[in-house]
Amino acid sequence: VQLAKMVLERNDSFLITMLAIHNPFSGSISKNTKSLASIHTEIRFIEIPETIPAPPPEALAVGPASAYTSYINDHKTLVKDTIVNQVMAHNPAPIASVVVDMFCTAFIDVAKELGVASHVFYTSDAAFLAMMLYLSDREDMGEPKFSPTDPDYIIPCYSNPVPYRVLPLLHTDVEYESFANHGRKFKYSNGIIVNTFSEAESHAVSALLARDDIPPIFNVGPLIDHKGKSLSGSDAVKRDEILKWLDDQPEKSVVFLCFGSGGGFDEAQLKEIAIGLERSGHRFLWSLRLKPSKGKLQASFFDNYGEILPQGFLERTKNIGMLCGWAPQVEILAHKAVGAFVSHCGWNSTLEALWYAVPIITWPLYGEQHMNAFQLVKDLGLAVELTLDFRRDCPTDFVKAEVITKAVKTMMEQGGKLRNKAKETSEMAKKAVVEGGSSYVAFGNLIDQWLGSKP
Ligand SMILES: O=c1ccn([C@@H]2O[C@H](COP(=O)(O)OP(=O)(O)O[C@H]3O[C@H](CO)[C@@H](O)[C@H](O)[C@H]3O)[C@@H](O)[C@H]2O)c(=O)[nH]1
Repeated sequence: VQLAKMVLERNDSFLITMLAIHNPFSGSISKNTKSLASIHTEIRFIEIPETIPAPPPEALAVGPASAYTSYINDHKTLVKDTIVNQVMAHNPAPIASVVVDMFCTAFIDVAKELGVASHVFYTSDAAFLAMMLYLSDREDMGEPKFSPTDPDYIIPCYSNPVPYRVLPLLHTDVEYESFANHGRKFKYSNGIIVNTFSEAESHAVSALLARDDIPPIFNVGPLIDHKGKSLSGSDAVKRDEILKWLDDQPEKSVVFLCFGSGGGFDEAQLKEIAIGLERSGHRFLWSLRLKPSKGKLQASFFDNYGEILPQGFLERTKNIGMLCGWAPQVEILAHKAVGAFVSHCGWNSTLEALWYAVPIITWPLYGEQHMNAFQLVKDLGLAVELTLDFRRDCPTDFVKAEVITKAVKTMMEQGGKLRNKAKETSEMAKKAVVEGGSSYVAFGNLIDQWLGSKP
C-alpha cells in the first residue's frame, strides 16, 4: 500500500488495483481489505476468492516458505481470471505492470501469458535479494547445499564471510530450494523494486550491479508509513499513555524492545528478558507478546503481565519501565527519549530505526532476520549483537539474562560510535528520498519504464 501511495504521489495518472490472497492463518481478509479500502480510497482492492485449501500443518512445519509458495502458486488461475475479468475488462487502459510480492513469482508467468510486464516488489534488503540470486546460481552450478561442517561462506553480497549458524532459514533442503527458485524466477521479471536505499547497502548493491543476468533494480526506499497503523479504542488510549511516558524520560535514555508482527517468546524467555533488563538498570519500553502457536502467524497479546513476569518485577521497575502489547513503533522510534532498539531485524523495523537514527541491538527470530542482523552488525557497523543465531522454533534455544544485560549496557554506555553511524545513515536515508536523491531518481526511472512499458 505504501508503494502504491508513493506511485500515485509521483504520478496520479496511474490506476492501481491491489489483489489480496487470503492468508488462512491470519484472520479475515475481508476485514483487512475493507479497512484498507476505506482509508486508501484512491486504490482499488480485490479479494481473490477463498477456494484453495490451507497449506497442511506438516508442510508448514518442515518449511513455511515452501508451503506458502505452493499455496500461492495454486492461485495462478484465479489470479489470471481476476486480472482478465476484473482489471482488464474494467479498464480499457493497458496494464503498465503486474507487480508481485517476492513470494508471488508464479504470477510473473501469469503476466507473461497476458502479454504484460511484471515487476517484483522486494520488501526485504538488497543483500538478501542478492543472496536469493546467489542460491539459484549455486543450484544451477550443481553446488551442494549448506552444511554445518562448511567453512564460512564467501558470498558476494556480504563483505564478511558468512557462518552457517546465521543461515538457519536455509538449513533445510525445501527452504533452500524454495528461495533459490524464487531467485531464479526474479530474472524473468522486467524489474525488481527494492525497499532499500543504495547508500545503506552499497556493498550488496554493487554485487547486484555486477550481474548481467538480472533485470533493472530500482532501490526506491525507505518506504515507511510514518503514520503507522490507525488505532482506536483502548489501543489509542495506550498509544497516548506511551507517548506521554516517553515525554517524561531523558533524551536517548530508553531501550525499546519490539519484535515485529510475528515476534514473541515463551514464558521462560520472557521472564529472562525481564531479569536482563532490570539488571541493566536502563529505562525500557517493551512490546511484550507471546510467540504464535499452532500455525498462527501473529504473536498474541495477554492481559496480565504480572502472571508471567518475575515476582515483584512490575513494582520494582515501575519508575523506569513501561510494557505494552502492539506498539506504535514508528512514533516511538521517532521520539527523542529512545536511545536503542532491541529488534528482530525485520526489514521494515530496520529501515524505521535507520530513518530515525536509533541504533539496533539484534535479536533475530526467524525468516531472513538472522542475515539482516549479520549485515547490520558485521558489514555495516550499525548494530550491537545480542544474538545472531537464536532460533525461535528450536526448543533448546534460550538467551540468558546476562547476555541481554551485557548487550543493553554495551549499547547504552559505549555505543557512541554506533550512534554516530546511525545518525549518518539517517541523514543519507532522508537525502535519498528527496528530489535528486538516489531513491527519488530510481522511482522516476521506474515510472518512466512503466509509462513506456513493453513486456
Ligand atoms: O508492535 C508492533 C509491531 C510491529 N509494528 C510495525 O510492523 C512492521 C513490522 O515489519 P518488519 O519489521 O518487517 O517485521 P515482520 O512483520 O516480522 O516482517 C516480515 O516481513 C519482512 C519483510 O517485509 C521481513 O524482513 C521479516 O523477516 C518478516 O518477518 C513495522 O512497520 C513496525 O513498525 C508496530 O508498529 N508495532
